[in-house]
Amino acid sequence: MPSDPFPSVSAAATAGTPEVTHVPNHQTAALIVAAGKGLRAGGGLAKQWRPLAGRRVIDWTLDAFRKVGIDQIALVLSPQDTEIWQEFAAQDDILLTRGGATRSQSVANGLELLAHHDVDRVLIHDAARPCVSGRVVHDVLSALDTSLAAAPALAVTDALWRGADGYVTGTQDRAGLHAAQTPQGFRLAEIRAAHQQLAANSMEAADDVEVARAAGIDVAIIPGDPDNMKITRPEDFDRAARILGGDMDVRLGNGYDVHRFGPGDEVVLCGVPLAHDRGLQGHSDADVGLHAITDALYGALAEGDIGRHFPPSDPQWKGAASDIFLRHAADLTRSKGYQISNVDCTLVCEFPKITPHAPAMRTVVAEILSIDISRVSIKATTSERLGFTGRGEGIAAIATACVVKP
Ligand SMILES: Nc1ccn([C@@H]2O[C@H](COP(=O)(O)OP(=O)(O)OP(=O)(O)O)[C@@H](O)[C@H]2O)c(=O)n1
Ligand SMILES: C[C@](O)(CO)[C@H](O)COP(=O)(O)O
Repeated sequence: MPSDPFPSVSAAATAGTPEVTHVPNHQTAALIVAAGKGLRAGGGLAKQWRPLAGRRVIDWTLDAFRKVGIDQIALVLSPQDTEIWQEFAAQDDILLTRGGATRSQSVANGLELLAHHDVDRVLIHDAARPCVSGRVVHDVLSALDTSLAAAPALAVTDALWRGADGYVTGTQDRAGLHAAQTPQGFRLAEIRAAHQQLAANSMEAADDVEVARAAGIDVAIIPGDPDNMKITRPEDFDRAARILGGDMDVRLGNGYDVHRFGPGDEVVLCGVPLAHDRGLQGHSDADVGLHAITDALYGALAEGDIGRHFPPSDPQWKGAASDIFLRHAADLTRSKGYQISNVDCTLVCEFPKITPHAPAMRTVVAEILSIDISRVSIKATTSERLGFTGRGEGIAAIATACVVKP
């Protein structure tokens, strides 16, 4: 952590594989405000850091902009979020700055940051809108070619009432009313000046369109998307998860492996060496647990099994540490666009006793897979002295893996 806990961080822009490629003539930044407390959403942790459909809200939001090939992302964080700051400071395509007490102040800080970079257009977006589509981002960007400012909105279709104390006290004509969404797109110099004017007048605004209009900037309305909801209340998480989960590809795989006992004084199980009166025989280190988990991942990807990727006939794998195999399966999983959601492995043996070593095994497997330890389960059972495991002739392992492509 630098001495100033919240300096602005700059790095080269990179982008993931675009789904909808925008080829801009202008340098465009996405300014994502994530410095709010999310009080209405409850739950302790601010909503942008909470899990949603297998990832955090913020991860969905950032990816939505990366996928359309935005040149630069500026992220505005609360001064309290020091660990989060460190995480994002390590990401090459993200600039960071601290937020203010209100959304407008957070946006203003982000605009000041961008003013020191080669950016002339900005899309200002709520971190709390993780379901924004490539279509909406693209349409706002395109509208900026012909308008000074543009923002998505939905025409109000429900009847509108005024109410007090639980009773309707009046009605409101809905003609011409719109529900505002983000991203709201502007020329950087103009929206920056507009925010400076707002601050100079000690004013507040609900959104940046209001700021722009106060400065005399005309804003074009772009068709919004009902799915581009802002997570505001606790129940909004379920709706957002349903929206994001719609295209989610969830896959399960299983793996099973057996190695027989032979001479030796140690076995390696799930990456942890355990003293034992015999060893396990195999071409590699015979880590039956890692082999089962590896096969479960290959199975989830329909990529055959460990023998296909690491043939036993190949002398280079003789005595190999089995983390090589599992790392390969994990890399293959990610290269195909999947995230490892969780793995569960059961070792079947009478001896050695596994339970005391299960925490160490979980730690090793979590490290190899680069996932949180809470997503790794290692457990054991005997086979009641029945069969080859019961007679102490060998150890079996069975594993399940779940991978998810958002
Ligand atoms: N001081 C603030 C307040 C809000 N925001 C961001 O502005 C977006 C929209 O604001 P809102 O939904 O009102 O978020 P919160 O202020 O966090 O919510 P609440 O009012 O329930 O506390 C969110 O992404 C939020 O993180 C911000 O960056 N800085
Ligand atoms: C900017 C905004 O998302 C537009 O709808 C909204 O105004 C911000 O949220 P808040 O609930 O008004 O703070």
